[in-house]
Amino acid sequence: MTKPKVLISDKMDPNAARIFEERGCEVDVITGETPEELKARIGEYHGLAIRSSTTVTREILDAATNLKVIGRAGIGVDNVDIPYASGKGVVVMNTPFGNSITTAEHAIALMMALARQIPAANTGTQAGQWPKKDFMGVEVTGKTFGLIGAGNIGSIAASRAIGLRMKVIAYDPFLTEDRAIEIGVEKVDLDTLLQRADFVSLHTPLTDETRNILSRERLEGARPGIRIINCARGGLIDEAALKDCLESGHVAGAALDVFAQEPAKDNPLFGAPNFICTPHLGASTTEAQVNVALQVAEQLSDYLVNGGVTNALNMPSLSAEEAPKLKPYMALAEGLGSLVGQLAHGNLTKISIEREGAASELNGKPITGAVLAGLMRRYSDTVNMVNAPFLAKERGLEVSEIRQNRDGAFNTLIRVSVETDQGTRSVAGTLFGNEAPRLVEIFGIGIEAELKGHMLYIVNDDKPGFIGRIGTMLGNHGINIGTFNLGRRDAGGEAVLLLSLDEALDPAIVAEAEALEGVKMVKGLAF
Ligand SMILES: NC(=O)C1=CN([C@@H]2O[C@H](COP(=O)(O)OP(=O)(O)OC[C@H]3O[C@@H](n4cnc5c(N)ncnc54)[C@H](O)[C@@H]3O)[C@@H](O)[C@H]2O)C=CC1
Ligand SMILES: O=C(O)CCC(=O)C(=O)O
Repeated sequence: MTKPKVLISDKMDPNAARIFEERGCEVDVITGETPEELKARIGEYHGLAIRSSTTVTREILDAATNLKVIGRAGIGVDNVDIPYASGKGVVVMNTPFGNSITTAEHAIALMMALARQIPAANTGTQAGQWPKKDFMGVEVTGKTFGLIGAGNIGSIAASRAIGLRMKVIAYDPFLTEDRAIEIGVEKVDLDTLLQRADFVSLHTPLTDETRNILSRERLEGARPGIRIINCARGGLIDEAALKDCLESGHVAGAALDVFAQEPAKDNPLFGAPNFICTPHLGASTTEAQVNVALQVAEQLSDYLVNGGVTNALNMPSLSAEEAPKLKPYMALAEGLGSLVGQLAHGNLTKISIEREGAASELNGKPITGAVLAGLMRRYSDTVNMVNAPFLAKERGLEVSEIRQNRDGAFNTLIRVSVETDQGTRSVAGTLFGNEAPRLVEIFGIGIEAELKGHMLYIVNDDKPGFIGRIGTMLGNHGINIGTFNLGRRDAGGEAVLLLSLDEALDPAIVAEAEALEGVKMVKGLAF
């Protein structure tokens, strides 16, 4: 088997390349390329590991014809077009915890630097000015630290601020009262926070909701003398308004690690009074960079080599331990989804995925993803587990999962039922010996078949002589039958035949089969 190829396109701790190689991937480290250079190169890679310098645009994704996964060695993924990547079936992962302590520490460092004007004092001192009288700081003890965003980094920053004997208040619409108590913060609304805080520290992702969250109006309406720290993302603050507020003294100081445009070369804030900044150094410690490099390499190689999914932003998780166990189930699920997708007529409105016996104990999300991937292939050849749920949602398909741990005829079973405007259709399958996927029921008729390669599905009257007729007809065309699977509702009633063939059937042969006596329906299938 050829090894998956990974490109590391941003500066990253060398441990990343080592882990990729140890885990069976080929890796190239090529950093600092222009978007055009990356676009020309990306087609040969299955994995892409980035930090914040690489922007993964639609153009890059269109050129990435073999790409399966993008891994961000860090947290913020605003440099990746995730909806477009999802549509292309590319998994996007990040490393949500590896640099959170480091980034929270940077926010606290910037707060202290602001409180005591350390950067300016340092510059003046080293210039021989001994500027002692120019710098009068403020204590942080007893002051109020206002968090905007109390997730991983925000809550670590809160714990450090509490350690400095500060009162911590937080605005985060998703923060529960219980969690607020647990992390020792008081939950408030944004206006209250801006009225009460002495220091405000931002820790939200950049989204449509958070963009410009510190707008001109909010900055001008904030408590006079407030100090602002942003170690999250540029774009959260109106930079021009912040400059005006620093110049008027309404905002007493601001410390920014991140800018709307990076690298920031001639930002309007440069040179503003009481303004300090760092060049997106929030995550830049040895410890954090080793953490995120190791994690991203482990996650990407797990996915490319074993199918394990960790910290994906557009796909359910599947641990490397679970992946081998789930693999035959996912093959079964995809086969059942594909079968029902090829056979159901009309507009799909609902799908239900039922797991019985041992299957009911498993992580259901990947199984559902696999069923949908099989099913959605009726609409597009480029569907996989990543984009299938999005495609299903786009088409308004209602998806439900049912777990039954009752004892049935099989110790493990997956049943897929779809509803269309023409009725409900259901197929079911099991694993033989815990590993071999088998169809065991089609539209209420018991049958046993492997769903593989080219197949021919026939519904016919259960009358003597039919099997001979179909065998002879295929033989006359030189078509070899691999397996012959039979099922019937009751003797003399409706019967089904599922044949595996060595090649796809010409539509003319399908039409000939349709004309055979006793045939009700014929359909060529492909898995
Ligand atoms: N400067 C740097 O080098 C680094 C920056 N970051 C940035 O920090 C951000 C936060 O990271 P984490 O704490 O790990 O993320 P997280 O996902 O754990 O926390 C984000 C918090 O923001 C909250 N939030 C979402 N929408 C909000 C809104 N409209 N108003 C207020 N709060 C809202 C969420 O509920 C969540 O609690 C990342 O998205 C990334 O952009 C992360 C690492 C390093
Ligand atoms: O990789 C970096 O240096 C930046 C980290 C960051 O911004 C993030 O993890 O969101």
